[in-house]
Amino acid sequence: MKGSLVRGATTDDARLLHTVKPLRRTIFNRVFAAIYAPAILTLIYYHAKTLIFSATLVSFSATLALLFSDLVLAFMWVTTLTFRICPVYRKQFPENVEKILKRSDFPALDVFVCTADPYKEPPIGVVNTALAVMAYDYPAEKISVYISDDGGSALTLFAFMEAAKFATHWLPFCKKNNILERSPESYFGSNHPCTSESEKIKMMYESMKVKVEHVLERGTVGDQYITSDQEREAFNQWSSNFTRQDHPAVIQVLLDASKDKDVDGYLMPNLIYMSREKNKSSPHHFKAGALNALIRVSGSMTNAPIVLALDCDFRSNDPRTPLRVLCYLCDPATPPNLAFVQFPQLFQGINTSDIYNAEYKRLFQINMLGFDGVSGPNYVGTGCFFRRRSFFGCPTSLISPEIPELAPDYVVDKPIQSQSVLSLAHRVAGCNYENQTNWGSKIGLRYGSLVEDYYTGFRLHCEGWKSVFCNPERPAFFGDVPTSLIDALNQQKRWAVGLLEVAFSKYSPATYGVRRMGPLMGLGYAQAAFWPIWSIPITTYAFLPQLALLNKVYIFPKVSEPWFFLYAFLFLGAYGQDYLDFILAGGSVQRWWSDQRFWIARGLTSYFFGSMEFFLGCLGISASGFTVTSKAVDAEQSKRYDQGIFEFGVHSPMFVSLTSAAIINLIAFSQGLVEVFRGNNLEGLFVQMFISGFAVVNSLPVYEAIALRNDSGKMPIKTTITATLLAGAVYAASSFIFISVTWVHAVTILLYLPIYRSIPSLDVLLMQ
Ligand SMILES: O=c1ccn([C@@H]2O[C@H](COP(=O)(O)OP(=O)(O)O[C@H]3O[C@H](CO)[C@@H](O)[C@H](O)[C@H]3O)[C@@H](O)[C@H]2O)c(=O)[nH]1
Ligand SMILES: [Mn+2]
Repeated sequence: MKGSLVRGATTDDARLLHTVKPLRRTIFNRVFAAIYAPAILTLIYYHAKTLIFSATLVSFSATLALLFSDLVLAFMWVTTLTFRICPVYRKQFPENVEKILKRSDFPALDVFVCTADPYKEPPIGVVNTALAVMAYDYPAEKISVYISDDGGSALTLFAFMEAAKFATHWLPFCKKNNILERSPESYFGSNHPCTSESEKIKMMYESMKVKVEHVLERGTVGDQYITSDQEREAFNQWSSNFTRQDHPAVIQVLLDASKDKDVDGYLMPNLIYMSREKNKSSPHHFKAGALNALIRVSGSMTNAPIVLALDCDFRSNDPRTPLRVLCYLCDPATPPNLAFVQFPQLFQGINTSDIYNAEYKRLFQINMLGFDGVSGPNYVGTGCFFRRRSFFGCPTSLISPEIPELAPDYVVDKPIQSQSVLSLAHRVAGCNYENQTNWGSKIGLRYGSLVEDYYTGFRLHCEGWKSVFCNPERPAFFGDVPTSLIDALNQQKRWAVGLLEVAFSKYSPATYGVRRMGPLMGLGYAQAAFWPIWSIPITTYAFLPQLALLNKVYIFPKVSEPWFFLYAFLFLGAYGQDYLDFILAGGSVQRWWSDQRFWIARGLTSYFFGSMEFFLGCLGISASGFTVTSKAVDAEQSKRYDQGIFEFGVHSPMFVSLTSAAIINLIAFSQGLVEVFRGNNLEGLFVQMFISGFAVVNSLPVYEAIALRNDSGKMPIKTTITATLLAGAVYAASSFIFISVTWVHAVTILLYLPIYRSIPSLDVLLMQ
């Protein structure tokens, strides 16, 4: 957006809507990249040379593994350039919006809230998310909130019926008192003024919550809770053969903006519950399918030009957020190819050191600024305001949907509860509606990846759309994080599978992406797509140097060699810059430490198992689905989480690989210490000692979970035993390889000594 750049830089116009400026660290980043790049090339040269002059098979294989790992790291480093070359930050001036646009002219806004399972995503939480957006500081009758319930649960519908009643009190209360936290849970959980009015509302909220939770506990909506024939009729749709995978579409208008009023007599927003039709023989495409159904159902009912996509746990923290979006979408200087305005994913309830790296600062904050300096941030699934038009083909040529009523410029001129509107809504929520249409391929959210957000944003950028990153000082939204290790790893495994689905498709960012968007955007997207291959260098560095150390084989340069300094520079440079990025983005040292630790842990678990799952999927052996992350909290577990204690508790193959790595590193490090005390080859084993020592420090929570804990989150004994056996097997296999190769080598030496001596060897392998 060149126009705004000029305006932002040169005027302090009272009608200014937004500015954009480059980040100061850009110059440093560029200079550092210019120094770091040759160092990487030198390392590759070093490996190549070592490889060619390898005197032994062990040396050859070890060098090959290191070369391959370092090539992967080098590729990933290149992709980070996108985020470092021209990062920008933006500011908006929402207070100026009304100077250029009357409130009555504000565009309508359709909000989508997705939920999929009342037990993993407690309905009261979903209700809080919806209430906060219904209470936006925006003309109420222009807002329509659509709840998509992929769990097909009467319990969720019940919660929203209650929410609709409560909202008629809550909305006027928020507006009169100018409240900032408009989700009741956050408001009553914060330090709020206690007036008789607020106490009254609090009681209402609590009583609603008790009802909703009680119904959830019972698993059914009891008769005593049904207050009208209309409600009874709605619940009657849950007939005896209604299951979550097989049921007709349910669409229920709970509040109608054309006639429902709050207790002060002002109009309410629309509130619509929708559960799309499902049956076992038609694919439903998980969240992407849900969002496409939402685009169509909302299209048939209100068809607002702006669409906000939210996950059920993503609560608004600032009622003026839509005004910030209007700063872009209603600025006459904004080019028509702006598709979406993305807010960062920020979270509440993360523990001090963020043990599971749930904050994802790099993905959700740092990288976004880098993308924003090129074509804009990627879509991250929630907290994103779209222009509805962007779902229908590239900016210059509209792809018309199969029926004119769904076209982005169609004006709905009938009441949302009219027979014709409701029957169209049911039709477009049908599970076979998309057959032989462009939905999922050219229109709406794109199918084919479990990370539908990443994939759709990528495809939109490829089509020539742009986006903007909006990161106001007061966070616009807060989400929930997984609070158990297995949930965090499973979430990352799902992402890994989804990312590989894109990386190895014909739309791979590295090829198609680079061609369509140029190298910067293409490579930036490629970084995420190829995340799972991080498990190659991480696994290699977690096992190879240690196994070699245990077998008294030294595979890195000695401290006295100049090559050692290259290694030191590369390691310290990468870690140092990473640290700097993190701290400059407001991170703490503790969280940075967790961030790097969890990156390693993911490499050994989620990325590794995700890759396996993906490749088995390609062979048709397994199929991956969208396992929803639990947002429900277990009191004891959440107490441990708050104290920063890792939650194992259940047996999982992912814990086995993690624990095996921890064990091997501990043993290798101890063995190294013994060597050091004996005074053997200090210089030669330094790098390997350093790597295993570093891993040992990172693995402290694992040792603690194995040996020092007694709570239900400790390492299950089955996992410890399996991991120990695995570590033993790996060690035995490595010794066998190292020794047999040494034998072969020894024999070779004897036979070919004269020839052998004439080959110059740079390596220290087996030469002690
Ligand atoms: O079949 C499904 C599965 C999930 N969801 C919804 O999708 C959202 C995200 O699910 P969650 O389990 O919270 O996944 P996360 O990994 O935490 O979500 C991140 O990653 C997802 C892609 O994997 C994106 O869709 C999300 O927006 C992004 O926050 C939730 O609101 C779910 O209700 C559905 O509507 N239908
Ligand atoms: Mn989530």
